Amino acid sequence: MTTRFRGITVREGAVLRGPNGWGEFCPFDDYDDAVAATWLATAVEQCTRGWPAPVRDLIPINCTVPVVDPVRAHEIVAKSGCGTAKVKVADHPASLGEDMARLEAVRDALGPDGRIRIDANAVWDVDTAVHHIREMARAAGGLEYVEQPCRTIEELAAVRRKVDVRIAADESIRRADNPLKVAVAGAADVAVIKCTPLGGVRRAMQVAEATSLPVVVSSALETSVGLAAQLALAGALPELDFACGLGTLSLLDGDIVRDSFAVVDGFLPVPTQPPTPDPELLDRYALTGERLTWWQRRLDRVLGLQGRPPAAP
Ligand SMILES: O=C(O)CCC(=O)C1=CC=C[C@@H](O)[C@@H]1C(=O)O
Ligand SMILES: [Mg+2]
Repeated sequence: MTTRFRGITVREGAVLRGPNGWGEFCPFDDYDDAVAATWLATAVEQCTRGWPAPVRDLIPINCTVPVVDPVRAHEIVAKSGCGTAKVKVADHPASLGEDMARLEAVRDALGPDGRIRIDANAVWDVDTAVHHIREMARAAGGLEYVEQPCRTIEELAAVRRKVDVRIAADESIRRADNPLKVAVAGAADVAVIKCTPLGGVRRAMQVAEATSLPVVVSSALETSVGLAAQLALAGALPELDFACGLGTLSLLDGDIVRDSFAVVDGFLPVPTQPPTPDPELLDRYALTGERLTWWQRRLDRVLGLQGRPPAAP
């Protein structure tokens, strides 16, 4: 990683080759094997079947601003070319002042017409959320939405009744058994959908439809190989009203394909085929020793859960 994000500084994963090309299996270390099984399904869909046909060629992208100082935040937004910025906030309990300074810098870089959304990753209680959202909306000069301010659907619904900023559900969807519950509870205005943890493009499209909410497709910090599936999802959804959180290759200090997806004027293209990793880059980033064994064992356990034989070494 170029910057610590989601508490990690190194991103690991495996790529699998099938009759339709390559797929990426990259569950975070803290996810158990049962959760990792849906991540594998995404990779298997990509490398065996491919994706549904797209209805658009270009996807509007938000730039992603990690927990960085205001000067760096300004730089990230200014050089991104994006009209929408997603800003990470609430990194620690006393972060309000830092978050507001970051948001002021982002507004300055974006100009008055840009859209700013924030992501609190489920850390606030209802009262803190209401207070912090109001303060941050002031510092940002308006917020497009707040992603997952609290953990539970009930808390999201309570916050939503008290603030006049839209609420987006992320963790509530990607970790929920029943994504429909989010809409039913009146807990959110926007659904953040990530096909990588949800089991593939087709399954993510079903989840998107079930929520009956406008959708933002967002990344799980994949390389270009895994990001291709997310772009295919954004390309295939019948409606796409918001910029998507797929500009995250800039958070990685390398890629495993030569022609990385590059954000141009705030847009990424929709691929029709999975990209092919470059052998030299695969070599450069290859895991060895303990980490290689860890991934081989994890892949074999998850394959076992699905009744499949172990992967070839
Ligand atoms: O949406 C974006 O702009 C970037 C993606 C992003 O924020 C995330 C990617 C991967 C893990 C998550 O913690 C995080 C998120 O919460 O949305
Ligand atoms: Mg999120």
